[in-house]
Amino acid sequence: MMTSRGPGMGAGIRSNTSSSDWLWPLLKRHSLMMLLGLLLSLLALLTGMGLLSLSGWFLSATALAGLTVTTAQAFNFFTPAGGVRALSIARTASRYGERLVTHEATFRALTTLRSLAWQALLPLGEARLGGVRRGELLNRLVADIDTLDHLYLRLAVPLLSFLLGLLTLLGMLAWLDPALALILGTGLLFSALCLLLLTYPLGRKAAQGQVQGRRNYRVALLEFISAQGELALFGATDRYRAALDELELGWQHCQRQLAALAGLSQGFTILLHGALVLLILLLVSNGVGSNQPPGALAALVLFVALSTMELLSPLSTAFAQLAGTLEAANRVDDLLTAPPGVEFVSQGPTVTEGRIELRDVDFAYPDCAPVLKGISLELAPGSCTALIGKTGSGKSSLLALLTRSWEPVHGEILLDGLPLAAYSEAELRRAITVVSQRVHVFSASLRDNLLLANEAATDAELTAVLAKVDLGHLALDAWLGDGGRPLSGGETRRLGIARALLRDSPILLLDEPTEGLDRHTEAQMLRLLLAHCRGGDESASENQDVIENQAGAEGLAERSPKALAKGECKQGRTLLMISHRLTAMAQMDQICVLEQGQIVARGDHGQLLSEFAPYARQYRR
Ligand SMILES: Nc1ncnc2c1ncn2[C@@H]1O[C@H](COP(=O)(O)OP(=O)(O)OP(=O)(O)O)[C@@H](O)[C@H]1O
Repeated sequence: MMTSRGPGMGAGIRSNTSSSDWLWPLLKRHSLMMLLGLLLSLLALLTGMGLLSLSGWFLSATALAGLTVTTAQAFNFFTPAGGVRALSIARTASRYGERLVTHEATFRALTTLRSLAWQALLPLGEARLGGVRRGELLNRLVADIDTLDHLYLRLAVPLLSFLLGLLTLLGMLAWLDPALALILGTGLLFSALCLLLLTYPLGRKAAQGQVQGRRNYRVALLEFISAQGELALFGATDRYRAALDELELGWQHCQRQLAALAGLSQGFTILLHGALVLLILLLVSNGVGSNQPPGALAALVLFVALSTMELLSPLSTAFAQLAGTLEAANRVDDLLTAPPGVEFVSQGPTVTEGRIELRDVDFAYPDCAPVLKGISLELAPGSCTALIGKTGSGKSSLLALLTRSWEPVHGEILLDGLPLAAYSEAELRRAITVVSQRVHVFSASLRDNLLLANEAATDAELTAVLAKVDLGHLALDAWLGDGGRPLSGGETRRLGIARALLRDSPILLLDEPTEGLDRHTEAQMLRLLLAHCRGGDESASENQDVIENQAGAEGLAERSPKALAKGECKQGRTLLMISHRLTAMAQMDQICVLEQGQIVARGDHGQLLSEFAPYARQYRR
């Protein structure tokens, strides 16, 4: 069965599969363009070397031909001159084409890689990414992926061009003088090996340091920018800025080391190559193949040897960057091959009733003590349940299990009689609406912020919902979030509630939906949400009175059944509400009290008032 990936157990991004999972498909997808780029690069190298060699030979041959009138008249100037012109045009064109195609191939590969990274990242969700800092993610998505342009552009192309160029060149030279070809080939391979042995170990620390330094700096910078207010209030800006400067200096130090190494390896390349050219000069003076004295052929071979610098030169940069590129590849690899903690089936049944059942559920975060122990709970379709308990007792964790953000360690959770795992992610998200503690306001218009919940909603529906949550004073076109109108804490909560009211799902999970609201607004919002679940008239004022009265007065248990018979819920949506406060408890079909991960009391409002003293005490406080 096909599966999609979701958030799961284990904090942070960790990989346990191989990079071939993404690297080969990526190469395959852009293989034609990459191959064309490689061929053009090879052509540019060969035509460049051909141009230098032919020009050298042409000048020498012309000089030699000019020694006597007969040879001067017999010498064919036109063909080599035409060859030089053709090669120079071909060189310019192929170099231009090579730059165009290799960069295009790189950008396309990076685009694919970035979308693969998003595909891998999005389903990981809060749970798996909980241990990863935001700047770190940004770094992986942007900087590390960008560093991978070295992989093809500055590593694969120069290396393959070197090998193929060398083979072609030696094949041609061997036709003139096999011994010379062998010596030149061995010399070039030896030089390349020396470069690798010099630059890779020397540059490894600096290259890795550069990649990590950039990561650390970006992470710290992002934190520094987003914590500006806090830093200013506590007078810690200078201290944090100094730490940031220190990180930057460390990063720059690695960059300087790499630049110095690049200079050193270039110098070393010139030295090795110069020695090789000298050796060839000595050898060709004794003749080239059967041509003794070699005449203009000596110049040809010498210029061939000189032109091989074009093959060697890009290798020094490639090897110096090798360690950094591999480091970035490893980090991208970790992201792309992070093992799925929760598997979602791609197709499954539809949630119709909204019946939820937890059977003996235990849960613990990775490497942490148990958070939930032996939870058994049944939420009948259309029923309203409140989960109350002290902070840290595990209420939000229980909601996270219902949305499959995490999996229970033991026990099972059934939805409409089937395990949660039977449902596709899309169906689960459709069936469950969550109003979480933190409501994210997007940098977008109020309309877009609402359409997130229901993209088919009309402006009239949006305006009506806004009026219900007391945000009617805001225009739908008002720009919210960064660079826009900031919402107060209470307004943000009400925006979250408005989103929930726009959704038509059989289950509603509320995590402290009214935290931070005043009593009157809290009562009003709960009335809306309860009426939404019940499918009744959300503006019924009698119910509002009841809930408002409950917020602080005694005697609610007697009044509430009159206003809102619990059985009414049964026709509507299943509601599970987490709360610290005991507002609207009389409207709940059941109330569960959670303490240190265990349900220590359950019943309706009346039962708990009379049978569970801590509840009664808290209620009357
Ligand atoms: N991602 C996590 N990794 C490790 N421990 C966690 C994680 N999330 C929560 N916890 C821990 O699990 C315990 C229960 O947390 P939870 O958020 O479920 O409690 P809560 O009852 O909802 O608290 P509150 O009312 O303050 O929101 C706490 O001790 C908390 O520190």
